[in-house]
Amino acid sequence: MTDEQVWLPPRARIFVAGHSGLVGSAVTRRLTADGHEVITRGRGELDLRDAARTGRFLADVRPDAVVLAAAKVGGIMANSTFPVPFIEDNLRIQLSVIAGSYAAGVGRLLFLGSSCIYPKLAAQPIREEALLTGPLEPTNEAYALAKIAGIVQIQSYRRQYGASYISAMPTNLYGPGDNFDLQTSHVLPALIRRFHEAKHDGAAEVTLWGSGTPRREFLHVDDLAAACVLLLRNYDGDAPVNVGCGEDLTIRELAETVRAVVGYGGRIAWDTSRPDGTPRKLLDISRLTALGWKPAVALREGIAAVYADWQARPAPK
Ligand SMILES: NC(=O)C1=CN([C@@H]2O[C@H](COP(=O)(O)OP(=O)(O)OC[C@H]3O[C@@H](n4cnc5c(N)ncnc54)[C@H](OP(=O)(O)O)[C@@H]3O)[C@@H](O)[C@H]2O)C=CC1
Ligand SMILES: C[C@H]1O[C@H](OP(=O)(O)OP(=O)(O)OC[C@H]2O[C@@H](n3cnc4c(=O)[nH]c(N)nc43)[C@H](O)[C@@H]2O)[C@@H](O)[C@@H](O)C1=O
Repeated sequence: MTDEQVWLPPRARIFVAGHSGLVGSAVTRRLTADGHEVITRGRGELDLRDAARTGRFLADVRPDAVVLAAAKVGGIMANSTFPVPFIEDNLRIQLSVIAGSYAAGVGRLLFLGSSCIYPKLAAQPIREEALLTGPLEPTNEAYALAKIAGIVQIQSYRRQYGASYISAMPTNLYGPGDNFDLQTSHVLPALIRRFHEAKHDGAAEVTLWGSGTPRREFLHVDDLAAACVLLLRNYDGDAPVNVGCGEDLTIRELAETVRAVVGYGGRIAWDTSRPDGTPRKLLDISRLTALGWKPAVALREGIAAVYADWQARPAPK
């Protein structure tokens, strides 16, 4: 990279919206390790759905950059059973933070979307150009539409005002501090918890959701954080950038891996009355790898580290 391509100054003051979450905490760790000053506000102090208060906060603090990692997030059942906050909270947070950042003179902003923005039957691996080329997966349509609106909002600020605002589209993520609530979590922490509890209880069988045939790609959140910082420094394009590890596996294969890591010897059953969701969403990551990024955490080792981290948590399981 040449100096001209660096879009983030050293020791920048960066507001990480959603710093307590899976992604925000990893981005905070990475930015802090790189010598930046990370500015945070808890939800109790600043509800980012409140545009007026968010705008005042940003105008007062005037960070050099903003990472928008605050969102209403959840797994397949949460998305499909209570979609209202997935569309409304996310639209409101995006409006508050992106418009408030521009009004406050923030020069750099990274918005985090999700791989679920792409059509359900997009050609694999999914290139960024597939956006808005077909119908969405119904189980997370509300969330996906809010994320698509965020991408278009970012592109609009670029086109109308020349703002250096960018978007990244991560695949399914996992890492320390994830949500392990069985009703609202994503699949990977849910499987760790289900197998752990079955092993502890001596249960003969664990029942998982769906058919086990959907394919998913899993990226450790520390690898995502490295990609976010690279994009903040070196990317200033109109198009969103996919962030994945380049490989996927079936949910059944994931379950076998998690079962082995946890050391559970019982059977796995599948509850096909539960939704499978999108059949496959492997991302084409050539736009990101062209910038010099590659993932560092292997899935099995990453799962083992997350399992150890979860067991060490003080909160009751
Ligand atoms: N997890 C995943 O697998 C994936 C995540 N992403 C994207 O990454 C981003 C971060 O996700 P992730 O870290 O997993 O989500 P988490 O649920 O772990 O964290 C969400 C963060 O947003 C904050 N937040 C939510 N609502 C508000 C609000 N109204 N006001 C202030 N803060 C709020 C939460 O605060 P609090 O702690 O107080 O609730 C928390 O800090 C999201 O944009 C998501 O779409 C994309 C692809 C996959
Ligand atoms: C990140 C991404 O996350 C969501 O999409 P998803 O990938 O479908 O989500 P998921 O992790 O919840 O499930 C993945 C697969 O796993 C199966 N599965 C089996 N057993 C359990 C189980 O026990 N829990 C869960 N959650 N899933 C299970 C489940 O049936 C499905 O086939 C979206 O909300 C979307 O908005 C989004 O962005």
